[in-house]
Amino acid sequence: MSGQSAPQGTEGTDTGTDAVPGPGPRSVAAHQAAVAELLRHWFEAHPPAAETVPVAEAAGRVLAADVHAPGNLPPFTNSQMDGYAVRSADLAMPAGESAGESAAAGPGGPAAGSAAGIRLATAAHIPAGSAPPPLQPGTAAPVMTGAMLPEGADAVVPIEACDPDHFLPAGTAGSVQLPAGIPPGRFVRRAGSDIAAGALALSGGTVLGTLQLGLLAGLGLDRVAVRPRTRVLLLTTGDEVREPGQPLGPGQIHDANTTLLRSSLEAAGARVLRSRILADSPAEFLERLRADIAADAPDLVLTSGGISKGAYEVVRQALAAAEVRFLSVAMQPGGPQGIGTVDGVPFLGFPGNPVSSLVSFEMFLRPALAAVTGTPRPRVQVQARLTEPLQSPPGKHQIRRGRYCPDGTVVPVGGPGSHLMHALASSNALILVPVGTEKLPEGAEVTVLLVD
Ligand SMILES: Nc1nc2c(c(=O)[nH]1)N[C@H]1C(S)=C(S)[C@@H](COP(=O)(O)OP(=O)(O)OC[C@H]3O[C@@H](n4cnc5c(N)ncnc54)[C@H](O)[C@@H]3O)O[C@H]1N2
Ligand code: MOO
Repeated sequence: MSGQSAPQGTEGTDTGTDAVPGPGPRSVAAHQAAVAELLRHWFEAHPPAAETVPVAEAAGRVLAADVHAPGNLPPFTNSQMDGYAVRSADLAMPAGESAGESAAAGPGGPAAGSAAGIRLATAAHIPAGSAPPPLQPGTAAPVMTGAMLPEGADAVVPIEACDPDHFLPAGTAGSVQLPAGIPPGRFVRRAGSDIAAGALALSGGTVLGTLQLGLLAGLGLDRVAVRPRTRVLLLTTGDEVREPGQPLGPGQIHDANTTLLRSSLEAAGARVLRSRILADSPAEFLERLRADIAADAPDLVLTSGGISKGAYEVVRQALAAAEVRFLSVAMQPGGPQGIGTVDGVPFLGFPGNPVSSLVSFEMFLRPALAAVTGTPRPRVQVQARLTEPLQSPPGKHQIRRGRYCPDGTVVPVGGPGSHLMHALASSNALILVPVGTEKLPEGAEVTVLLVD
């Protein structure tokens, strides 16, 4: 092979040569470290460059750098209510007057009133989107929610608190009775009070979800610099595997792994450049793989199937001479694993059983992507109480599927079989039963990985 060999760890590797007994399966932790190291090694040699994408297409992407507010938010001081923009000094409680007394003021005349209210002349309407003239002392301007406050106004009185409690038609001269004692700032949204121009809006490394994208758009940004996605060539193998939508012949099955792994990769911030189903011909597999690597320049080749002990293990046979090691990890499902490089590009071979593939992704690839590529989507781990007893095979880190409930319990779903896709689809958690634990009673506390 032309490429560099990547670190693969040393503990418990099975070389794949069945005649030479290996030192036993590799631990889950050792394989996790080896997968992370494989990717770290690659990205150190191939540092990814940030890319700029439209904010409208940036959902799920990771910010490449801090974003500072290019301007104030709100951009101008505006009203929080439909009501009257006022100078609060005009509505100060009149000295020496008591509640219940009232006084009238003609339009444009001096403000007058009592604790019950003060009458001010009305100015022109201020609709949202307009630039109002300064507010004259002793007047109140009908202002709409979101409209700019006129210079001189420092408070808003909601229309419900006024008499009359509705706006006069635009252009009508008149007056309005307003409550006295309105403090400055009431129902006013100051320019920059959400975020001031130049302040840190979002930190580099933030995953852009709905809430963050809303802020970027509100700040007027239409493009944003994001970290690149890990580029993956995704292959599945087997003469029996057919595209969904195609009829099945005898002994054939539909390809579930491509969808499971593509969706997992994309949810973890990676991008599938190309996916293929390849037949059980090692020569054809190798030729296709090398052509795809040359054409696509992926960061990672991920395969499923063809790595165990059968007579038609296409991936294992095709890559026998490559810098790839096929080994056994003390995990069930997901025991058989392939790891190494092909033409210098990181390679991972997952087992063909769909649950094994998915569990391999969650246990090995997702944490490595999170740790190495700056796409922080690690799963949340919580403790939960089993609703029924569980058994686990000796010497294996068993991973069962389960339904985690808000009361802190987890219900095992289906059995341990790695072909059980229906049970997988009804679960939202992986139950981790570490090596050394072979029996767990009902109520036992277990660690679960929330996967939904
Ligand atoms: N003698 C032994 N046999 C097996 C061992 C073993 O240690 N000794 N390990 C078993 C375990 S555990 C697993 S897991 C599988 C892994 O086998 P492979 O990775 O070689 O996968 P395949 O044999 O190609 O397929 C296994 C299974 O998965 C189905 N499959 C494959 N691709 C897809 C796909 N894209 N979508 C849906 N299903 C797929 C395939 O038809 C097989 O049923 O080996 C055990 N055997
Ligand atoms: O290890 Mo296999 O993945 O049990 O089904």
